[in-house]
Amino acid sequence: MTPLELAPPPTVDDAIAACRTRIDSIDADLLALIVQRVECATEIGRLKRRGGLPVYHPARESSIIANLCARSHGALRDDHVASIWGALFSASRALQGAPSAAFLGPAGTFTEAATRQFFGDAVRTDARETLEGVFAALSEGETEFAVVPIENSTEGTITRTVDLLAQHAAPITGEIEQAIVHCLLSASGSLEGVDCVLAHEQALAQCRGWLDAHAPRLRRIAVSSNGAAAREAAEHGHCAAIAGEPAALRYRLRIVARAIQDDPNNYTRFLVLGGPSPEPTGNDRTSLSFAPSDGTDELAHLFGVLAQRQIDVLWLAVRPARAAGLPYRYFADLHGHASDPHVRAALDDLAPTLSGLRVLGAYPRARLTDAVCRSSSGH
Ligand SMILES: C=C(O[C@@H]1C=C(C(=O)O)C=C[C@H]1O)C(=O)O
Repeated sequence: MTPLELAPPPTVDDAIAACRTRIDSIDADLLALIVQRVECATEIGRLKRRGGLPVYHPARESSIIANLCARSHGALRDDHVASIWGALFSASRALQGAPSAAFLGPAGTFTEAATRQFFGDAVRTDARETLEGVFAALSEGETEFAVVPIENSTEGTITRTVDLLAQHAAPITGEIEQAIVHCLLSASGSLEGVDCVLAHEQALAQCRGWLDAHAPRLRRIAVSSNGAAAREAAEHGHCAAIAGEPAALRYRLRIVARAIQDDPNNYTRFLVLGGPSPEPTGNDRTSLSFAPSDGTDELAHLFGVLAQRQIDVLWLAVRPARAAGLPYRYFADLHGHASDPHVRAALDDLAPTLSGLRVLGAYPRARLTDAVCRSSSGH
């Protein structure tokens, strides 16, 4: 082509293609900005939940739209600004509405099932490998809520959780009760070639009688969670695992035996930690901890006050206080909400005499899941 020959004018198709390339690049920039916006809104959602504030703030949305309409100087119609930002608000509200909850993972544990039961499937779950990790996630603000097991109907109190409750200032804001049906799982669906069974120590204890009777030759190995047991059994064919059906599905294991827990009415109570304090519902639980320096007198006074006000003790645990001069720290759940007048009055009576009294939370009592209600009324 000589210098005098002009390049042919771009075709309509070429011009559209060039504009589309530019739109693709602008969209990529917009997406990056929208992601940043959504991250800010998610942080606002966390703060709102901490402060007990509602997600939806219509006055703030109207003022954003009014500002943007004024800034667009007519380049965009007001109704278009409103509908574009309306879509952004709706996405950011939806993301703020889904709370995050840390639980003892990995996926497939009973704690995950309890978490989903309480928060619904939209919850953003955050699996941690240890109970310490779950508490740390909450105290470091990496999650809004945490769900931890507190007691099992066969094996009793989960003492590690109680000790962590004493160490962390995590407010208790809810409880969940769940039927626990343990299954023996293996990759092949049989125990051929299997020489050990992995499970959380609680599950090994809850299935002790069944294992003694039906699988005495299997070496019992405690691991951090039932989900971890199932995950490892999927990787090592010579290991079986005790876990629930969701873990079998999750790790593609087969069920060797179902409902192997020694007590058919086996259930676990879980605590929800974090978030604003719930209002009284008329059927609540208040959790306390205290460390009597004068054991007998202080305890006698506690039970005297509770008897006088007809307040039932729903749960009691005693742990080494791990503090000089204080042998034990006690944990007690009372029936009633800390702001119910009779519970308030009892706490006022107790505060001056019960050493180290702390209210760990006041929250609605759980209703047992259908599975437990069925089994406790029937088989
Ligand atoms: C992000 C917030 O929450 C909601 C979402 C808004 C947004 O996406 O800008 C604005 C108001 C609220 O309805 C907020 O309150 O600022």
